[in-house]
Amino acid sequence: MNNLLKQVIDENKKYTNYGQVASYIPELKNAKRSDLGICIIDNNNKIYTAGNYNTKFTIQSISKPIVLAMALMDNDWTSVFSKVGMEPSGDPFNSIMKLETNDTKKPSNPMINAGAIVTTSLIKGNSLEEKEERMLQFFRRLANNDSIGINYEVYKSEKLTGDRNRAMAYLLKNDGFINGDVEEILDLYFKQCSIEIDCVDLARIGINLAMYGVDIESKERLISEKVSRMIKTFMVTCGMYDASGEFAIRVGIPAKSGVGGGVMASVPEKMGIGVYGPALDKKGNSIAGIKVLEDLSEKLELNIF
Ligand SMILES: NC(=O)CC[C@H](N)C(=O)O
Repeated sequence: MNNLLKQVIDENKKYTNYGQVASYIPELKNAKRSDLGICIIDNNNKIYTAGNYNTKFTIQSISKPIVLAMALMDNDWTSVFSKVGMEPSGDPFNSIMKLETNDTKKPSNPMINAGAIVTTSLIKGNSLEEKEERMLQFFRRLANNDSIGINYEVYKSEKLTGDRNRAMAYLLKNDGFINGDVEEILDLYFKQCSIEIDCVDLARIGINLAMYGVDIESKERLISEKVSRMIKTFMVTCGMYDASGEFAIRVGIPAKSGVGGGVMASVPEKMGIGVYGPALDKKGNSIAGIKVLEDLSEKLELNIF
């Protein structure tokens, strides 16, 4: 398997020349566009790696399904879905448009920024610090890595430049979808996006979702079966934003991307996959990362459909 992964990385390295490293969050520009790495953790807890699998990067939107899981564990589902929908938007991840044009004005789903800001606002805790700590702990347990923390340079960079998210959040408050201090909610959102991980962490989260929320090593239940199914379904329908349909057809695996260049994929009952390649297409998805997943899906027959 390690040889196969090396081969897939080598064959797809050429695609790191295409697209752009994200720059709208200035700090993300520092990523090395030629990096390409992968980690797979299978259902026997065997770990396979190739390329730049231990390069650290920020999780960005891959945090969204995980924070959704927390929001669903912290609140009753009816109240969560009264504030955020279950439908793909077909719009870019940072689109604000449907917050005006949707009948209900409700964000379409929790995988786009507007919906994710809602789920972040639903995390329980008596103070911002407590919410941040709970969130970090949840990520650490899911990835089985206590050293996971926040990249404060990226966090500051995003907080300083995140006015589109700020605009969205104020609109969401105006329309009753979030309550409380908007700047505090955004602070937590920017922090969750700035959590630093590598491909191994993503693969571990992916296998734990693939095993319906039971940790592959400790056998401890971290997420309920129902929530883990729901998370993977959102990943299929909305995980790659307005490229989710094409990804489902070409790759056929529940997956979530982030503008840091990561993609987390979860093949039910089989494996978790973490991929990193920071050069992105126009929709904000890793070009080489998607190619790697497409190849692997074919070679290992991972398509779930
Ligand atoms: N697609 C993404 O990864 C977007 C996350 C990023 N932190 C943002 O809010 O814009």
